[in-house]
Amino acid sequence: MPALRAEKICKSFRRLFKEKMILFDISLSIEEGEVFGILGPNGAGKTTLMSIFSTLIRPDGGSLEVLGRDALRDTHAIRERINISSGNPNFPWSLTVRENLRHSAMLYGLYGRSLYRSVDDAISAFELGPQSDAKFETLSTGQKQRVSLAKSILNRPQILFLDEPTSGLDPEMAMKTRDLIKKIYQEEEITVVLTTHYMPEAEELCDRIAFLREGRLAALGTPKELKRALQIGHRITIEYQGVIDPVRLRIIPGVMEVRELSGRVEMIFDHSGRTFSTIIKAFDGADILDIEIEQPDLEDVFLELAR
Ligand SMILES: Nc1ncnc2c1ncn2[C@@H]1O[C@H](COP(=O)(O)OP(=O)(O)OP(=O)(O)O)[C@@H](O)[C@H]1O
Repeated sequence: MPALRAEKICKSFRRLFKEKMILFDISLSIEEGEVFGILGPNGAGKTTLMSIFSTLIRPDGGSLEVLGRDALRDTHAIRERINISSGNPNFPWSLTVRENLRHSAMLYGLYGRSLYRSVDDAISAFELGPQSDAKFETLSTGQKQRVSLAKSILNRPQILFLDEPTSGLDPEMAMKTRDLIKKIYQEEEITVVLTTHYMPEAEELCDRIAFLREGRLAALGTPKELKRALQIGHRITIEYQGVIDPVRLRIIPGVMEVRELSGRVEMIFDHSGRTFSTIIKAFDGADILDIEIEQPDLEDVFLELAR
């Protein structure tokens, strides 16, 4: 059974007297234990889709099953078993971190010892000990983000929805947060659905990625599959001394682009075949001084899909 199954999800918002379609027929499944990324340019509909998946807003059309239940009918039962951390955390500002977390834990039906234990665990997991008695309003943006993440694990959810989980965090805390997300899903075997604008984060965390563009599902697959499907090649830079014939490089099957600079050639090529050795052979009349190969990354996929 998939953790989440969406079939032809549509959503529009009314602004003044105009109806604007935001999501068009989104169909996808998210498997149990998977870390699933929703990526796309600003305004593509990521947060709206995440809000629908986490039952915060209702779609206009389509069907949605979360943890085997109908998300439009069994909302309450689903909400007990999921949690969400918003990229824009908003908690009662005059309560302390601990009071806020206790309050949230109570809303999830925790009480007594298990409530205190869950709150303590969440505080230590996100290193909020020094701030635990500080009022929410006095926290930095990154600390507020960590309160939101701490809140999201209080009920030991089966699906964790994370909207921009590391935005506003400094690089060290962002890295710690990613490690913690990994630890949580590895130890608890939960499903994580996240949005991010930071491609190395998506590459590091996500098993599969859905790429949204203008409300439509533009691509879906593992980072590797997306790179292959888009034929985003490796970049190779070869420094050499001597004479080469650039035409020999251009006609090699799998070579997509050749740029000649003095004593240096830059090429984009498909790494799947025997292209690499054929490229090297084309330099047989020269001395190769240096070779640098860069693999394509998700940033390249993003730029290609967002075009
Ligand atoms: N409650 C709302 N009422 C009207 N329009 C809305 C509402 N919520 C979102 N929108 C519009 O829906 C579109 C998609 O917004 P959404 O926040 O889902 O995009 P996003 O991909 O998450 O963007 P970003 O990367 O900037 O966070 C935008 O044009 C936004 O203005």
